[in-house]
Amino acid sequence: MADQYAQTGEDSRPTEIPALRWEEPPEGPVLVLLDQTRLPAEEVELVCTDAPALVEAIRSLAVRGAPLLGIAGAYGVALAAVRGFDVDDAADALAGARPTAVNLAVGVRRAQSAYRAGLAKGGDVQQAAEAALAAARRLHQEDAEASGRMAERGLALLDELLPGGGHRILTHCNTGSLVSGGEGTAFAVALAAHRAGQLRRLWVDETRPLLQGARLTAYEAARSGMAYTLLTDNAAGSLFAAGEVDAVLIGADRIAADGSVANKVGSYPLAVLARYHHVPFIVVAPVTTVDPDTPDGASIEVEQRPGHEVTEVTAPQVPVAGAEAGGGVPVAPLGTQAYNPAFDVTPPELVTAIVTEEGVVSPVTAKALAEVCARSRQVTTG
Ligand SMILES: CSC[C@H]1O[C@H](OP(=O)(O)O)[C@H](O)[C@@H]1O
Repeated sequence: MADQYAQTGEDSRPTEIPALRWEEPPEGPVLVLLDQTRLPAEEVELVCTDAPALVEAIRSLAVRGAPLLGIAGAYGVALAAVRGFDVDDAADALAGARPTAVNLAVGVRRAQSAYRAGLAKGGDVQQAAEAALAAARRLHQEDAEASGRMAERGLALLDELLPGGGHRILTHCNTGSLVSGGEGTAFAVALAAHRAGQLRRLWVDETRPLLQGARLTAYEAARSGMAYTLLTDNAAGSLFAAGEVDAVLIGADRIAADGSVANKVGSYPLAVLARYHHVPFIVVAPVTTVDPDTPDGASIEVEQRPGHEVTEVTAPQVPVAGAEAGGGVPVAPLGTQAYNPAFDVTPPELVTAIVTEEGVVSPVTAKALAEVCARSRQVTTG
């Protein structure tokens, strides 16, 4: 069945999409973001000159995805420092912009620590600001390198679990260049399989309600030339039942010390389907996403988002009279309340493997996870 939905990428533009960049125009340093809420219809850039603007961009998902949030948060601290704003206030606001992706706080605190260390060493605020910026650039580069190593390790794992190639991979949400300093996490593995001639098809969950799969993963897949097919989230079960899924590849926003995985809502049902159908369920995430201070899945704060994201479909530039706060087109009766968790948590026993840049954890145990993370650099201080 996989081949009858043949949709191969037709876009020859570079696969890697710079989701953010630091610039230093004459009027002062800025952080330039590719506004992901406008994709795929428009490639619009947001120019952030201070932390409050970046906090709003994070909350609206103009910039998103755990590793990229860490990088953006670190640059946000540097932006506050070089522009003479209160660094601690900026760091606190940025770290609290979204609660689930641990990378955000890790990136923010890393730049904040560098700033404080710069002052402690007797530097002036400009030198301390430069130290914060250097920390952000280092995190950016480390994440790009981690992305490449995760892709290699993930491809090797697919070869081990599914000898013979021709993989039909299902993925959820978006985990490519738009969440990373490099080519991403789970999507980077699919891209590596494609480049190695081992990807038969990427099944792309649309990922309601914000449609990161339909809008962003399809956009990235098209640019890569890989064969991909979009599906509604509730169609995934029938694909498993038809024997059309060889493995699930997803990202993560926070991995607890016991190996519980918080990821975009809809990930947990895929883990249950994968277990029932004896399909590998593989999480791909850098060690900066593992949080040793969160003991288990129940301890992970799951972000609850506004109900209008569920009750409306967003139709930019089409203001609708009577629409709720979101300004989208209502698909439910006005006043309908909605349950809208941004993430869910998959227990470690349903995870076949966690692929990090430092190694593959399988089976997933707290001990094995701690050993892999111990091999990584000190990611909080850099
Ligand atoms: C590998 S990080 C990507 C991760 O982040 C997404 O969440 P959001 O779009 O809300 O930032 C989703 O959980 C992805 O798996």
